Amino acid sequence: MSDTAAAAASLSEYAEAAIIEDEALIEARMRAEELGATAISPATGALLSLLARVAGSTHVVEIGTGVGVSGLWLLAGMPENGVLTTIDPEPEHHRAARETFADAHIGPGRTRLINGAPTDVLTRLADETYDLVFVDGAPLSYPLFVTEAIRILRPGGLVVVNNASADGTIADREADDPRTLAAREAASIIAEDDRLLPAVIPVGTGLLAAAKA
Ligand SMILES: C[S@@+](CC[C@H](N)C(=O)[O-])C[C@H]1O[C@@H](n2cnc3c(N)ncnc32)[C@H](O)[C@@H]1O
Repeated sequence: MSDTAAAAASLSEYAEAAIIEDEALIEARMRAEELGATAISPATGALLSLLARVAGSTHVVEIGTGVGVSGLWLLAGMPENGVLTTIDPEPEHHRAARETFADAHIGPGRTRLINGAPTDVLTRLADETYDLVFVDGAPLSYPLFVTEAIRILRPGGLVVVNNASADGTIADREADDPRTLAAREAASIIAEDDRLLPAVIPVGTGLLAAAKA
């Protein structure tokens, strides 16, 4: 490993270790492991909370609930009257997410869990309404998710894409598997939209965030 790569690895280790999660998050991570719903890393969660707070996010959409780890982090950055709409096709994941939100004493009015295919559900959400859209669902659908996220974001809102690196393969010029191609296409959709101000943030497996003008 080069000195630069070693420094980046140790910085990333530090960023993750610096975040202390509470009981509800620790329990949720155990549920995520049992169900195989890979959750965002602690440092990714802390950054999501920060972005939700900075964007004044009252109305948030999440694509890919999992068992609710990212949902808890998003809610932590939202005001008390904020509502998280979170979509997942797996009923078992939503059952687990309900437990996660109950454990964390999140009132039922603060979450709207929509069990269904995000590709169908998203098209029913109104244009220019949401403050923040977090994309963490099926990687092959990222281009469609990002297109819909941009449509439903209000001006000034944020789209945040998790695992934007496709588990690190995006930087490999030789990689042309469907997941990498989908991640590249999603990144291009964001890069080519003049209304968006994007940045890649090297936390977890990479976040791609963009603010809409
Ligand atoms: C990586 S996990 C989400 C983890 C969650 N965001 C967290 O950090 O706690 C991906 C989720 O996407 C869901 N999923 C599967 N197929 C999907 C699809 N076609 N569209 C959207 N989500 C899908 C899975 O059921 C799973 O719960």
